[in-house]
Amino acid sequence: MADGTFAGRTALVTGAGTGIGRAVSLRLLALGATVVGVGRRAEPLAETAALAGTDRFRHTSLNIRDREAADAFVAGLGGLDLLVNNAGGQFVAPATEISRRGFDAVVDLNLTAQAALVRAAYPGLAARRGRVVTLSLSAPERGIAGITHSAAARAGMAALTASLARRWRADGISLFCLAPGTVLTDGVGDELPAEVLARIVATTPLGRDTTLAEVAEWVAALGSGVADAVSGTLFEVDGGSGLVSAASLMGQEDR
Ligand SMILES: CCCCCCC/C=C/C(=O)SCCNC(=O)CCNC(=O)[C@H](O)C(C)(C)COP(=O)(O)OP(=O)(O)OC[C@H]1O[C@@H](n2cnc3c(N)ncnc32)[C@H](O)[C@@H]1OP(=O)(O)O
Ligand SMILES: NC(=O)C1=CN([C@@H]2O[C@H](COP(=O)(O)OP(=O)(O)OC[C@H]3O[C@@H](n4cnc5c(N)ncnc54)[C@H](OP(=O)(O)O)[C@@H]3O)[C@@H](O)[C@H]2O)C=CC1
Repeated sequence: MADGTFAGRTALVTGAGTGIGRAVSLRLLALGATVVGVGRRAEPLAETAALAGTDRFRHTSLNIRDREAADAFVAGLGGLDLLVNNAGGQFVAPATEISRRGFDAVVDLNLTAQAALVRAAYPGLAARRGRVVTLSLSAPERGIAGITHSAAARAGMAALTASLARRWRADGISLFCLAPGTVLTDGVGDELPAEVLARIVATTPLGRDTTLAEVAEWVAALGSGVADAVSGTLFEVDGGSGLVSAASLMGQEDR
């Protein structure tokens, strides 16, 4: 991406204090954007701000699952060129061991809250003919044993993205999902033991992880408009891992 691509543009990045959200924020800032970063914890956001070293990074503590607070916050932003729906995640458990509250929490974070953010951002996006990039998982519609709740939620978000892409095209808004392979962030390290992560990476057809820099560049590219001949698509930037059965990656029976 050329320097200054995002000059004069404003992006909202959720989960901007860690991992992918931080890398995306720093890349957009380097390309000239003003970035509004949110997350629940103030400390990681402040660390991103220190790394950014520019007052074009503004940050606020916000739980995207707090619908009223999220709606009010997004409405207060005004015009928006890019929403990066990155805050998300799950826990690994066999389907039969996921409680009702556990299922609801993961669906709320990865579908309901993300969808509500997109809805809240609509007036601001329409004012700027903006774009939405939602972080997803590889091939959620084909199923991911071990994280059935998250696969269901991400498939829902992919369907919402495609549905809105048809309707909101009239407003000049493009929406995409981006599914990285394994990105070696602290977050994924907390979620999966090192040996499981190593096995997942080893069985990826390209035999490697997806780097933070690659994910950040893809988000920037989709957000910049270079992909505006496309809308509503889920891009798998995953070394082919979506082609491999998640059950075999887990090496366990899921019930
Ligand atoms: C499987 C093979 C392929 C793997 C590829 C994976 C690639 C993906 C990588 C990533 O996504 S990296 C991101 C990493 N970060 C995270 O995932 C963290 C996200 N987690 C959260 O944000 C939260 O933990 C949550 C999942 C949204 C839950 O938040 P909440 O505060 O609402 O939870 P609680 O109130 O603590 O619990 C609610 C409910 O959930 C049950 N639960 C929580 N953790 C587990 C667990 N590990 N196992 C089973 N159940 C769990 C908890 O017990 C509560 O239910 P009840 O007990 O009250 O019934
Ligand atoms: N790493 C990987 O291999 C892959 C990751 N992904 C997806 O990419 C995204 C980022 O992952 P990654 O950077 O690795 O993981 P992290 O756990 O580092 O990132 C999650 C971020 O979301 C924020 N967040 C979580 N819940 C909320 C909430 N309710 N409200 C506001 N912010 C919230 C967290 O901040 P805080 O706790 O302060 O709220 C954190 O900054 C996730 O959606 C993940 O599922 C997809 C495929 C692979």
